[in-house]
Amino acid sequence: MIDIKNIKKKFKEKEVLKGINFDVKEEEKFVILGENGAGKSTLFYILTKVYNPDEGEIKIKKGKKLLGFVEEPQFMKNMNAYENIKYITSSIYKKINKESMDKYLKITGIQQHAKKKVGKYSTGMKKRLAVSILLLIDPDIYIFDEPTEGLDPIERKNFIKLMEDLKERGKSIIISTHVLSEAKEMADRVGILHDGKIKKILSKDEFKKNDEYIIYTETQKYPEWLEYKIEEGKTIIKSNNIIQTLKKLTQYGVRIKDIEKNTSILEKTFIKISSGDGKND
Ligand SMILES: Nc1ncnc2c1ncn2[C@@H]1O[C@H](COP(=O)(O)OP(=O)(O)OP(=O)(O)O)[C@@H](O)[C@H]1O
Repeated sequence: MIDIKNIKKKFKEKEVLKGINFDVKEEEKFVILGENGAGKSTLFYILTKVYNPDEGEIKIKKGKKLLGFVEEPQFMKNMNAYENIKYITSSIYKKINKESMDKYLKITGIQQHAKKKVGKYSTGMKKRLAVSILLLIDPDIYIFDEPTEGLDPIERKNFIKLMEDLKERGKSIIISTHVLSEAKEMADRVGILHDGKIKKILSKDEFKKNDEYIIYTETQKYPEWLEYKIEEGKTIIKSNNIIQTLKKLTQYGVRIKDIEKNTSILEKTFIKISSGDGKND
């Protein structure tokens, strides 16, 4: 659906993006994970055509549309949500009825505040209004810059569900975050952005299947079916369903004293890359 090739961007002498490469398919959620200042917003400003890149190109499948807001759109503080939607979409829609606006305001849970002036909205509410507008316009490629920032846990959960729904409708979704657990929860693939490059791309298969746990047991005698290794005296097991595995181990006679989640592959890779220890592409 979208192919990003060798994007470079400098601000004066500062090279912020040094050659970004990745593609996003239909029905795919691609998360850009990077620490603060890694260049996520710069990349998104380029994707949404606010900035031009110095080099590189963005190829979008013919006839497909990309849309997203980096930070929030410029809402009018003295207007309510309906008036803002009409104002922001005026170049696309000549007329827009209240029912269609309500439909999307409802999905993001902001409808009950729709008559309030947007100047009185919290960050989370403004984010949800921005998402309502995106849903209303319904592009093929959605861009979400740090979308869960300022959302409470329920709003966050709803947002993650919404991403899944968009994916099921065949959309391509590009999301940025600096929160590792969210990348893991939302992504089909994660691209780790560091030092102006996507240093590594990991797929869900790679980072979800490899859930590892450290188990503390009375003896280190285990059944043959258990996938395990012993590192520094600790037994590390792999499991996709830890409750089931623990139950089976107990039935086998292993006495488990404690259990702890091992650092995930995604976490290990992110820490390694962010600490400057990652390989260059
Ligand atoms: N318009 C600009 N002029 C000069 N430097 C800029 C400009 N925009 C961004 N930068 C610099 O580029 C670097 C990357 O910034 P960017 O906002 O893209 O990072 P980010 O990954 O989105 O960070 P955060 O998660 O903190 O928003 C920073 O060092 C920033 O100071």
